[in-house]
Amino acid sequence: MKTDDVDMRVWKGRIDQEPDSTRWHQVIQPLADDSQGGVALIGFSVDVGVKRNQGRPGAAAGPVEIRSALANLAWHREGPVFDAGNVTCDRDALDIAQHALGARIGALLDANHFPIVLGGGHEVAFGSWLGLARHLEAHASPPRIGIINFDAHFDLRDPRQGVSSGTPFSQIALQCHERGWPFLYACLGISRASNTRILFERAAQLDVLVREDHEIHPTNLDMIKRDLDAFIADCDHLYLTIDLDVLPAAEAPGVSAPAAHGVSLPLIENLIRWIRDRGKLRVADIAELNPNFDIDGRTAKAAARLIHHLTLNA
Ligand SMILES: N=CN[C@@H](CCC(=O)O)C(=O)O
Ligand SMILES: [Mn+2]
Ligand SMILES: [Mn+2]
Repeated sequence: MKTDDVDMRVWKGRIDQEPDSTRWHQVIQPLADDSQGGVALIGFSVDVGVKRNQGRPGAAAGPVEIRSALANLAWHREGPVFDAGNVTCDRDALDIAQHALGARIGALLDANHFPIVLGGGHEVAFGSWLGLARHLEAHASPPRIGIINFDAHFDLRDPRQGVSSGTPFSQIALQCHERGWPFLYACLGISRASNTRILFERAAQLDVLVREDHEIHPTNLDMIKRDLDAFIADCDHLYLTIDLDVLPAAEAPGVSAPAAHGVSLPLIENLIRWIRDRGKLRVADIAELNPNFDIDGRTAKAAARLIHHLTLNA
């Protein structure tokens, strides 16, 4: 593992000669040790987990494409935003990269930042959670961390078969078990056709809040929010993770496993804004952008737009 120096060259875009016409690339700054608390973007340029999970490699190039798509978006928020660089992976040393990400996120949280991780394969999730755990473990009582995952997949595969992009949430469940912490997991957008029976059984054993792709539509968003409200009430802190393959393939072709059904961007956006406004969100990540399969930057644009919504008011 190594942490690259921050490369600000990607932050470029249109410059309008009018007042109030600022874009992200004109506001973002490289993170410094003395930066005041703000949104901190950190890349996880890793797809070792996707390769191990028999997926299509390419997500290691995700962070630069998300930054590039975000650069030209209009700036509508108050407060600073920082680029905290990238975590990369030396050859196959995924565990080291995940722990390095955890250390970086823990330090960002300690310094009062809101870290948003740009993946990378969904193996990013174990690193994101480790970071929040590291930040909270000093507290006397076991922290109640709620994980909300928008994903077509549970990613609850058995890690004893090998750690990959398909195992982060079972790794977290094991960590919680070892620490005596509750494992509180909501997985929204699940495709029944893309998850085997054992994964549904494991989710049931772990008492996961599951909503399938076809269950999330405009007429029942209020019901989903009521379910989430009960879930969130039981948590002190939230970790939000968005696997872009939750979106329909037409909206997000640039992923390892495109979704035939999926949940549309307006619905995901609506729920993300609502989750953001609950006031418990500590860390977020966006996983699985694979630029090799993107079409006209569609998936990168969707990722950037989700970050844009996530950070309004943050
Ligand atoms: N993070 C990805 N997880 C999925 C991938 C499915 C696929 O490649 O078809 C999983 O393991 O189920
Ligand atoms: Mn997925
Ligand atoms: Mn996933």
